[in-house]
Amino acid sequence: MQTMAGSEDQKFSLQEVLDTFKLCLSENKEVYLEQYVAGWRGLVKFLNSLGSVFGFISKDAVGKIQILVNYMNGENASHYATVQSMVKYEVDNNLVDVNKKGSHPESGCRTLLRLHRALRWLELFLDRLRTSTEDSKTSALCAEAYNESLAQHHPWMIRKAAGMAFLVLPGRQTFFEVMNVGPPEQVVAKLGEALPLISEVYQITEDLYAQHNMLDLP
Ligand SMILES: CCCCCCCCCCCCC/C=C/[C@@H](O)[C@H](COP(=O)(O)O)NC(=O)CCCCCCCCCCCCCCC
Repeated sequence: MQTMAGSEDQKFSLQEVLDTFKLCLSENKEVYLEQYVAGWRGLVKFLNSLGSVFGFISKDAVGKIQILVNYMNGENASHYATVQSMVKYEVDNNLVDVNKKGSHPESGCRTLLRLHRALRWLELFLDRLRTSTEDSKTSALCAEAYNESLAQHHPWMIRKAAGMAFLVLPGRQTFFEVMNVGPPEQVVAKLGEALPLISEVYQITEDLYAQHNMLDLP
């Protein structure tokens, strides 16, 4: 029973992640941190189901999720309801290291920025998956998406390690199966549904960070 529940807990469904990103946006287009973090949790589940080669990636993501969760549950929780309120609170109170790491190396703002950049990778990767053909190589799609986004923020060592991990990604068919959505046409449709939502969340966050000159936080 225990193990059944455990494996159930690990089960990924693209639908679930799609739903959390849908719930991310408030009526006035603020990004709820709780749903944002939940979306990442779902993605990490998926990554974990692909095998231990991706452990170093999911570990980094989990660490960053945890930093945000700690703020969300901490004494200033009320300021960590949305990305907008977090940015305002941390900026107004000088809680962000702007040029180089100093007394706030793990601010919510810089931590979320890392996930935000990864969200761009996800957007590019999912779009490539959506438009891919049966003989497309997931590793190539993933590497292209990575090179266009996250890689530009990563040092050589990380790029190297990421590139090696991509090589062992399962093929397109297996990949689609793990998504738990149904036959390939349905996966493609689901991706088409999910992408605009992910893009919107990405763009709103991007604009907010740009307004505050925070796209390069150390
Ligand atoms: C589909 C599987 C491939 C997943 C590949 C994701 C992109 C590769 C990321 C490589 C990150 C390597 C780990 C280390 C990262 C850090 O150095 C670096 C900088 O952090 P720092 O400033 O605190 O030092 N961290 C980051 O850039 C954050 C990375 C967060 C990556 C989260 C990736 C989650 C992937 C979820 C895959 C889900 C696919 C879903 C398809 C339906």
